[in-house]
Formats: sequence, C-alpha cells, structure tokens
Amino acid sequence: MPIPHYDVVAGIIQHEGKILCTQKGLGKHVYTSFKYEFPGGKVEPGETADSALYREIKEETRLEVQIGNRYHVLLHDYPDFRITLTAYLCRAAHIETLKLTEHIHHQWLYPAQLRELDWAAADWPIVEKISGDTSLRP
Ligand SMILES: Nc1nc2c([nH]c(=O)n2[C@@H]2O[C@H](COP(=O)(O)OP(=O)(O)OP(=O)(O)O)[C@@H](O)[C@H]2O)c(=O)[nH]1
Repeated sequence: MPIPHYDVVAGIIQHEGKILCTQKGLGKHVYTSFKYEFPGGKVEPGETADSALYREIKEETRLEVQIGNRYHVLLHDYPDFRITLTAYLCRAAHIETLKLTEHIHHQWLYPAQLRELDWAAADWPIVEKISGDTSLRP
C-alpha cells in the first residue's frame, strides 16, 4: 500500500512578541503523541491553504487570526505517513477567546524559548528558523 501523503498547514501565531505552542495528547501514533506543534491541520479537498488554516485554528483554539506570509515549507516522512508542512506567520489581535478544543496544553513563548519544548519531529526545522530569526523578536 502506498504511504499516505497529507498537505498540512500550521500557524505561527504571534501575540505581543510571543508564539502559541500547543501540545497534542495521546493520538494514533506514538511518535506524535504528547509532542508540541503549531495549531493547524490537513487541507481538505476544495479548500485553499489559507481557508484551511483559518478553519483549523478557529476549531482548535477559538482564536480568529490574521494569516500573513508563508514562512517555511518542508516535507517530512513519519513511519506511517508523510506530510508537506507549510507554516504561515499569523497574528492574534485578541487572545481572550483562547480555548483549546483538541490539545492538552499550551504555552506562549518568545522565539528564543521554543527550542525548550518537545516538538513533533517535522517541526524542528521551523523551530530552529524561528529561534534564530531576529525579525520575530519583540
Ligand atoms: N497542525 C499541525 N500538525 C502537525 C504539525 N507537525 C506535524 O508533524 N503535524 C502532523 O500533521 C498532521 C496534521 O493533521 P491533523 O491536525 O488533521 O491531525 P489528526 O488529528 O488528523 O492527526 P492524528 O490523528 O495523527 O493526530 C498530524 O499527523 C500531526 O501530527 C504542526 O506543527 N501542526
């Protein structure tokens, strides 16, 4: 059987210089369970990347964000599937509505602090890029 390939969009949601990091709970796969990731998910047929990202972020966090530039694109092979992961810079003007509906925990961290978390394997190139990106510093 061919290995499934998913198109995944993720939001680097910025608010007052910090970035929203969300932790998955126990899932189908041990290698992504309890890992940190950026809110987002799979692009469904007929959706644009932007509309999928806006929908997923609202479903998962109740935040309504402004989606900005595409920040990084990568291909990652997990043992049972592969993803094209596209991360977009996003801004949340208000975070009072934040409510996690799928994740078990969240943290707002400054870019240089992101490395301290246990990220999904696919996310590390994005995390490293953010950590060294002076344009994201407050
Ligand atoms: N939203 C999001 N998903 C990511 C990131 N990094 C990463 O590997 N992924 C993976 O991309 C897939 C996103 O699909 P999804 O959000 O629709 O998750 P799902 O519940 O269907 O997946 P699951 O059942 O494997 O947990 C998941 O397998 C997730 O683990 C990330 O930064 N953000």
